[in-house]
Amino acid sequence: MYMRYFSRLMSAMAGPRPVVFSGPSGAGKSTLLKKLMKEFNSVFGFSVSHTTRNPRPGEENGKDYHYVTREVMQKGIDDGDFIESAVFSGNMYGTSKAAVQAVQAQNLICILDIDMQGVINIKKRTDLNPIYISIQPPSMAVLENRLRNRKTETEESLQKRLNAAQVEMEFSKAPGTFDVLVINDNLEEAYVHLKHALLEEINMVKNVNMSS
Ligand SMILES: Nc1ncnc2c1ncn2[C@@H]1O[C@H](COP(=O)(O)OP(=O)(O)OP(=O)(O)O)[C@@H](O)[C@H]1O
Ligand SMILES: Nc1nc2c(ncn2[C@@H]2O[C@H](COP(=O)(O)O)[C@@H](O)[C@H]2O)c(=O)[nH]1
Repeated sequence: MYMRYFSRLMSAMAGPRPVVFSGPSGAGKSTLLKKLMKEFNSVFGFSVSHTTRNPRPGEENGKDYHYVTREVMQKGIDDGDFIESAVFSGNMYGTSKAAVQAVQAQNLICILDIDMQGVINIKKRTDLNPIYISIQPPSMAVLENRLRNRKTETEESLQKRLNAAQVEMEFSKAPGTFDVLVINDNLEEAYVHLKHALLEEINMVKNVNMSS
């Protein structure tokens, strides 16, 4: 009893554990994390990544991504400003130290939306100690449909994303890679599964923030 209380107190003092969302492009990571952030807006904060890809209609600089040139991104990487970075489907993506710190400074659970290379690099090279969540589609056929219906890709970039998805889906099967695996078939069911998996962390942040 005392040990449990003590370990909870220690983790509350260290700040909440970040949460990594990964999984194939089109699996529904953004859809699910946006739902979570809407319901628990005083609990979660999004780590805004940098990317060299062009903004999609409706996306906002500084909110969805920091949209930068390859030169700016490469300089940031060379200067050690990023905790991880990767090339995905021909574009550069990366999580800056500042993006994570901005969320952690508010004592919120920091959400990272990153690809498989990011997961590997965070595990190898950081002491971030996040909860790793894999969002998976029910099948490749459903994934392809969702990506096509999203209408954000050219045929070429769609094929690149589908190829990467095969690898990401295999990667997620390796035992111990992810703490939670969510199959996003029915959106509401997937959301309930996700929320349930994070309930303890959510309540911990709520309690700490209420008492401060
Ligand atoms: N359970 C679901 N049922 C039907 N459509 C869904 C479901 N979840 C997400 N979608 C739709 O599928 C598309 C892809 O979802 P989303 O953009 O959230 O994927 P993602 O994993 O964030 O992709 P990316 O990695 O490319 O950013 C979107 O158009 C979204 O509205
Ligand atoms: N390793 C990283 N991957 C990232 C980061 N930000 C986003 N991503 C991943 O890229 C793909 C494509 O994203 P999209 O917005 O162009 O559809 C997707 O799998 C994201 O999870 C990052 O900072 N690092």
